Amino acid sequence: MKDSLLSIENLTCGYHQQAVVKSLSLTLAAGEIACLLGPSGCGKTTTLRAIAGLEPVTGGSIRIQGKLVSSDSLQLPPEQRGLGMVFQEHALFPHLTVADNVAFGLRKLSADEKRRRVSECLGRVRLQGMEQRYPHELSGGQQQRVALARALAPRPALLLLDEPFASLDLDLRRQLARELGDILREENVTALMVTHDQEEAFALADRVGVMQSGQLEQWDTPYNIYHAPANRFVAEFAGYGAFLRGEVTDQHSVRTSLGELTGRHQDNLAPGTTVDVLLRPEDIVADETATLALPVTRRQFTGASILYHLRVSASETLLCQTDSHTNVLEGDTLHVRLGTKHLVSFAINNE
Ligand SMILES: Nc1ncnc2c1ncn2[C@@H]1O[C@H](COP(=O)(O)OP(=O)(O)OP(=O)(O)O)[C@@H](O)[C@H]1O
Repeated sequence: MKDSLLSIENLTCGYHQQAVVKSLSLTLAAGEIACLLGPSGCGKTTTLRAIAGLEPVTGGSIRIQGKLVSSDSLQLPPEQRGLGMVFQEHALFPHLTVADNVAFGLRKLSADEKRRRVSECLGRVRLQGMEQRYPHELSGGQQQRVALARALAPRPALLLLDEPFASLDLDLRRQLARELGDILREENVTALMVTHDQEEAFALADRVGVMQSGQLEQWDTPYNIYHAPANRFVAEFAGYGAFLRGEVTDQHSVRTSLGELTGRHQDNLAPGTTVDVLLRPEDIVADETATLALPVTRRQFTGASILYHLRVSASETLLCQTDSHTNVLEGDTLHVRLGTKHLVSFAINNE
């Protein structure tokens, strides 16, 4: 694609003749922010390392700004790819000051330009005044900000981030992830980030990739990953949800033990097909006037909201999220109605 800043086609790579990333394809447009999500060991870091030029490729190709940088016969060195990188461990130079760390990739600039860019980047990450400190005089969060400023300083075409905030506590991580989005957009940088945190990915990214066993299961907007998952794995991986068994009655409905669910089917499913319908917590609406009352088997209070686990049958449990004023206890019943807007159903293989 002409506008793609990053274009990966059928990428295959791995270790010791074993493919860890299998025929992965994706494109990222200039200025977009993307996150790769997936269970531990699915190949996220390996994908990033291949893009960075740190791992050889056994099949497929990687192009950055239209230029071929990796194939089975080519591996352009990392420093010739126009990349910035921020990894989990801070990897700052301990013997250099904050300013010198940030200036590290700016050798081609004059002293004046260098000072200006260092000051601009430290301003972006809100570390003005820290120029003369050494890394050991900074908190973990501040060190990661310096690492980000250093990666941004040479204005890379593409920034790769591998769980940059994983070593920080949750509050700080979420705060930095929020700021990161603003910083990347202000700098107009294209970025691909690996994270374990689905909420972080949804809040930050224009595009999310969900990987499983070396394969990219879906590459899509956060909205579609959540509301139109390509398969059951993505549905289960991306957010809370539960499945209710049913039978397709027509193009717009499924019959379940709790009544008819209506909405548009994602796929063409023939009437009579046995399906599992995905129900997100917001599809189940607490409503005192509803006739359907389900026993609460578990109640997770988070402060702002409550997530109720509701028993439908011995094998089926639904989830319902309410504001935290709905104070129904475990063992009691919660009155709910089904509020599906669209149907996400997966056919069951009846063997
Ligand atoms: N240097 C290596 N040598 C051999 N195998 C490796 C090497 N690095 C990673 N692997 C294996 O490749 C697979 C993918 O690893 P990778 O680090 O890409 O996964 P990941 O999705 O980033 O995992 P995590 O979320 O735990 O960081 C794993 O099975 C891992 O054990």
